[in-house]
Amino acid sequence: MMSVCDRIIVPLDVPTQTDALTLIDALPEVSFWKVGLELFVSSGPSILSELKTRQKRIFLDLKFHDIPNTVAGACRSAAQYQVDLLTIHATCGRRALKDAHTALVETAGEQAPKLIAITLLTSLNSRDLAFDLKIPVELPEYALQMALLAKESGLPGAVCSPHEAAQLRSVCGSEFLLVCPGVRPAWSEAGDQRRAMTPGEAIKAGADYLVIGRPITASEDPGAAFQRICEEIEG
Ligand SMILES: O=c1ccn([C@@H]2O[C@H](COP(=O)(O)O)[C@@H](O)[C@H]2O)c(=O)[nH]1
Repeated sequence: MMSVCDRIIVPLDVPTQTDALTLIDALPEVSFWKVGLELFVSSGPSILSELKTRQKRIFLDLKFHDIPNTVAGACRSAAQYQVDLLTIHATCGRRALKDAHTALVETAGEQAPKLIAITLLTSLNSRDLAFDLKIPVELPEYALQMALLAKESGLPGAVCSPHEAAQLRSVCGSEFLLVCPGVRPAWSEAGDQRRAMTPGEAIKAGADYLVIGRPITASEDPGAAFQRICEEIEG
């Protein structure tokens, strides 16, 4: 059975593969790692083989955002890595989401990674949405509409902030996967996250998985920070 700790995904937001391996080996209790743009751009896919060798689950967070033909091609290429989760921006639009999902499933079949859609980056707040992005919709409604677009396009889940998790869970249903970054224990810094909640609150709101980076990886003792978060969720 999956433990609380298995629901925490830790991002490898480091510049080199050597840094990534140091972190992975310092945190043997972490079962699910996220590889994002910084590490993938610097080191390429070999980190994915290292994680596979260690029998870790992998979230490949490359946040595809392009026209339908291009995101479908990117998904066909990503299928070879046999990761567990892969991301695309919902704002690619319906045709791109459908074509990307179809390409992934046709290439990898049963083993296909779950393609999940970014609804609205957790570093953005209502003000950013209205004044900078010029989107005249309340933020919770916008995030919900992006999640519904993903669902209608055949995607099995979405990335959202914990603030929207309860609403998305109730509207999109219990099978729809919700992955929440923007998670901060009360004792940690928010940094650039703008719609954060604590790990316990995010799980109560309906998140399946929490992405928690700097509170763990920038801590003086990452193992102790990870353990403290697990205990706080259990408590
Ligand atoms: O909306 C999003 C989508 C992805 N992320 C990613 O999650 C982690 C969060 O790291 P922290 O150190 O816990 O802030 C990071 O890799 C982001 O690229 C996100 O934060 N928000």
